[in-house]
Amino acid sequence: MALMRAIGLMSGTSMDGIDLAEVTTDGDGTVERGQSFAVPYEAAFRRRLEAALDTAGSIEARSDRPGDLAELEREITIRHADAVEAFLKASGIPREEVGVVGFHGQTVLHRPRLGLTVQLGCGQLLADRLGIPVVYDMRANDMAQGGQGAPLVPAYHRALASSLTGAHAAARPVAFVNIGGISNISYVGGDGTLIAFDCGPGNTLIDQWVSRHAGIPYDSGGAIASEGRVLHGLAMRYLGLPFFTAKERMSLDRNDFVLPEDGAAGLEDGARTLAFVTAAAIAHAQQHLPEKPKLWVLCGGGRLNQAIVADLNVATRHTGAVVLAEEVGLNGDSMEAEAWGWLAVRSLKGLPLTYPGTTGVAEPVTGGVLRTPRTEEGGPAGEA
Ligand SMILES: Nc1ncnc2c1ncn2[C@@H]1O[C@H](COP(=O)(O)OP(=O)(O)OP(=O)(O)O)[C@@H](O)[C@H]1O
Ligand SMILES: CC(=O)N[C@H]1[C@@H]2OC[C@@H](O2)[C@@H](O)[C@@H]1O[C@H](C)C(=O)O
Repeated sequence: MALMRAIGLMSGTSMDGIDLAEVTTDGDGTVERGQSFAVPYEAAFRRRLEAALDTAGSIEARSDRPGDLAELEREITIRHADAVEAFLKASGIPREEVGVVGFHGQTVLHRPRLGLTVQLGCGQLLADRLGIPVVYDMRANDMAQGGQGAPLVPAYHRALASSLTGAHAAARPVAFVNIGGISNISYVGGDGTLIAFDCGPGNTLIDQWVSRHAGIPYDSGGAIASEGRVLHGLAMRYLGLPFFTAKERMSLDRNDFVLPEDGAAGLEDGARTLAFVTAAAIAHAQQHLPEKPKLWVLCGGGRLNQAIVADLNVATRHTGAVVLAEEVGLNGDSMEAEAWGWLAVRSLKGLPLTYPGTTGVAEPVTGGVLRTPRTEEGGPAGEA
């Protein structure tokens, strides 16, 4: 297939905003990364999304929209449409050159044991408003086929592995670690073996901790953590959880890890300890890999928390090098959004999005739902 220009949209578990990225690709080994953009959510909207996690707890069927979730889904979609409009304007990318938009939506519930995953976002409304085809709901088919429904970015990580630059670029195995709200790891072996799974809390506990105790959304640079010390008893309360001791890997929901109670630590020690837990959870992932990675490529906002990076350096110092995505020629902020554009093109081609080594499906599985803009006959554009 000829190359297609796609825009990927990611609003992840950190709930900090919408990441957008342009990628021109065949949905396979050819990936030309383009411009990227971000639209942050204001604090009040972030709080609405956090409240939606509680409301979503009562969902039993994936089409259920209890409480205000239907209204919120519409608002999330419109915000994504506005974000794409702003990106098109800022980047100069002509709308008619965009073949597809890959739309993640906002995860409000993820219960792999029940085969239930819910991302708020209406593909048809987005397609109608943009006048561009949209591929969305990319996790559903994987789950219907017995997979964990996450992570989905690993296949993109493998596609990127051969494009790494810099001193360590040829090192294999290489692990890509996305430190978002939740952390996930993709292991690419020298022979292309792909193994991936969620490895623990990323920034979600740190964000909630500093929000609760200092009224700020995140620990910028890990500055608060740098003033604290690791409370090993508290850390072990997390690292001893069944998620870490179980043989089987499960994909995670943001609510799977609960914030320490108020008296458990002071602000700084709490931030330091939770950063340690994040790094230890990533290092622990090695126990589920055939070989220790020689190179660790960090992506996602948590790569900017120096306490996490320092702890991961200590944990891997005898076996591998830890670098930020930028040090090997990649963009650690836009990688997931790029992946959603790449996956959308893959979906159009009918190629697998997930594999036995990534979500535990028995066979490689395709996914995604295509919605094309409705014409005059099909219904008025802009209406849900
Ligand atoms: N300068 C910084 N210093 C420390 N942490 C940061 C910084 N910038 C962002 N972060 C952290 O990164 C988070 C956002 O990361 P990212 O956008 O990769 O997550 P996400 O995509 O929402 O989550 P997920 O990958 O789990 O879906 C913020 O909530 C914050 O905790
Ligand atoms: C259900 C869901 O939204 N999972 C997210 C979450 O955030 C990180 C981790 O948990 C990963 O499994 C996944 O996102 C990335 C983008 C993925 O699917 O690869």
